[in-house]
Amino acid sequence: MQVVSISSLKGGVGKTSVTLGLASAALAAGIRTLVIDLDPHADATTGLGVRADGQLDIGRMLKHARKARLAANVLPSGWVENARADGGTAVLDVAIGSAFAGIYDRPDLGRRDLRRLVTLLNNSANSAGSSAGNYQLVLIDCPPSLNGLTRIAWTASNRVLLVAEPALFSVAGTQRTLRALELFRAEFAPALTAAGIVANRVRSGSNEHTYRLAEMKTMFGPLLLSPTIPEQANWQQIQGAAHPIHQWPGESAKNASGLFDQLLSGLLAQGSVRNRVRR
Ligand SMILES: Nc1ncnc2c1ncn2[C@@H]1O[C@H](COP(=O)(O)OP(=O)(O)OP(=O)(O)O)[C@@H](O)[C@H]1O
Repeated sequence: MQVVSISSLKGGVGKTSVTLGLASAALAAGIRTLVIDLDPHADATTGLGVRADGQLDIGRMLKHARKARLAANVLPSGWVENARADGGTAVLDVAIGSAFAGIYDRPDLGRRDLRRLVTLLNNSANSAGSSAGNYQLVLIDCPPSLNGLTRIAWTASNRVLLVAEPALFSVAGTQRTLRALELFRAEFAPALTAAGIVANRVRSGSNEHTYRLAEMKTMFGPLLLSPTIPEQANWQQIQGAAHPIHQWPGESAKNASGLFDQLLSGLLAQGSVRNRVRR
């Protein structure tokens, strides 16, 4: 099972959009996937068309990590209907976000608390007859800070995928996030690696974006992933319909789906040898 946190300490750069794009690519590829919405704003939950019906949200599952059963509380994404109707075998489940993640928002959690998601995933994998143990991929949409929830996500992950815009504050923030990741890894999660940096909202005709992308290449080297994701004029409108990007109409959506297919296969192909994080 690959567990990937999608992170940035800066908000609004496209973490949720990249999570949803990768989830859509995973669904199209028939990869059994769980999306964990750890951002209390719960945008991934909204974008996946999920509504709770008595299930525990992820904040409560973390609170009762030893006893909570992931399988009993994840919801099939509204997207799955379509995949099943197409005869696909893919499954996309969602552990829904929580508006009040309570104490897990704190930056100073102890080691035991940091392992709550590890416990939850392990219990689910070990419980007899549980389908939750069969996920091939877990994508965690993290909050835009280094709070307790992000640290819980990183502790449970093999890899952290960073999202950035080719803009001054975002590039500087990405450098800081990489440093934080390096420190976190040294102290808490020696096996954790950086999966790379996805540049999102790239405007091809913009001199500023061209300059910042070149700067990112110099700064981050191979950690800057290819392809980049372009700015899409109708992105918000289409996201509002809560459909996987692979089912969006139009040429630009088709192109974007192809980009997420490439990003996903690169992510899955990455060996664990990679990634001394560069400062
Ligand atoms: N490639 C893109 N083209 C156009 N709009 C985009 C693109 N990526 C993201 N957006 C839009 O930018 C806004 C922020 O994106 P998103 O919610 O994915 O960012 P985030 O990093 O998860 O935000 P937060 O920090 O609030 O969790 C959304 O309205 C989204 O629709």
